[in-house]
Amino acid sequence: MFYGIPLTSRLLLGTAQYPSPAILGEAITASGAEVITVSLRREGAGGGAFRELLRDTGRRILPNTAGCHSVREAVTTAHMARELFATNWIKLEVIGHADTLQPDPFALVEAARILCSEGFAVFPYMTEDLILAERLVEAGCRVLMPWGAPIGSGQGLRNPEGLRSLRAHFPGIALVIDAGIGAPSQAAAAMEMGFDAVLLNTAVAKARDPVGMARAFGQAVAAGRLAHEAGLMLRRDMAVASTPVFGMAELA
Ligand SMILES: CC(=O)[C@@H](O)[C@H](O)COP(=O)(O)O
Repeated sequence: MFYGIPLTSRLLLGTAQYPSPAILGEAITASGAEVITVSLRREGAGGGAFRELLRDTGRRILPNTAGCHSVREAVTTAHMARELFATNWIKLEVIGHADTLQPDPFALVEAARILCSEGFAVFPYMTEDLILAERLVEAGCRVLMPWGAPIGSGQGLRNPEGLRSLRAHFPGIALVIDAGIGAPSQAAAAMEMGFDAVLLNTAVAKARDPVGMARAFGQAVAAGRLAHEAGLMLRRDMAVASTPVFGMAELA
């Protein structure tokens, strides 16, 4: 549930870098994703035809401010997104570092404050820092999107302990792992840890078979969630025999 909207699928899919619009459409269908994200800059390049294609998928669109490096740029882009896609949802990215595409936490909080006060439902792309998370919640965010690893890196969950801690500290906030996921097993691991959803793009768009990979991610996210709900066993340092020994036949 994001900002009061219930969803069945816990996979959110990016729409950039696919080999063709047709493959993008098929991948969205195969993934089962109900929310797709689009960059306004990408949209600007693709124009109205791309926007039509996204609308035709019937999915809920989460516009994003990818490529923005300042509060002003991000806020202006969010305003454009609200008009173009007729939604108050915005995935807020304010990039602070060119090499790692790490978000700028200070600008992120400032932009989030402005957009929340204007009635946007803000999905901030952030690092897993606890204090940053607190500030974003104070600003009005009810969904947080901590990174798994730098965008496009495919490194998976680089700081699992930090992410676990974030999950434990914000039980009432929807937490979505966003970026850096390279394999379905990594998405499943995030879901097993209790995250509410996963957002990814590159691992599907750049797969040899994006449609097959989209299906694999959809199933992995669902399996990870099922496992979380079913309750994973505790890890132990020592072996514990899983076969009972009572009533065994005497062989001597
Ligand atoms: C599509 C989008 O919003 C990206 O900014 C997002 O963070 C995905 O990252 P990956 O491409 O690493 O999955």
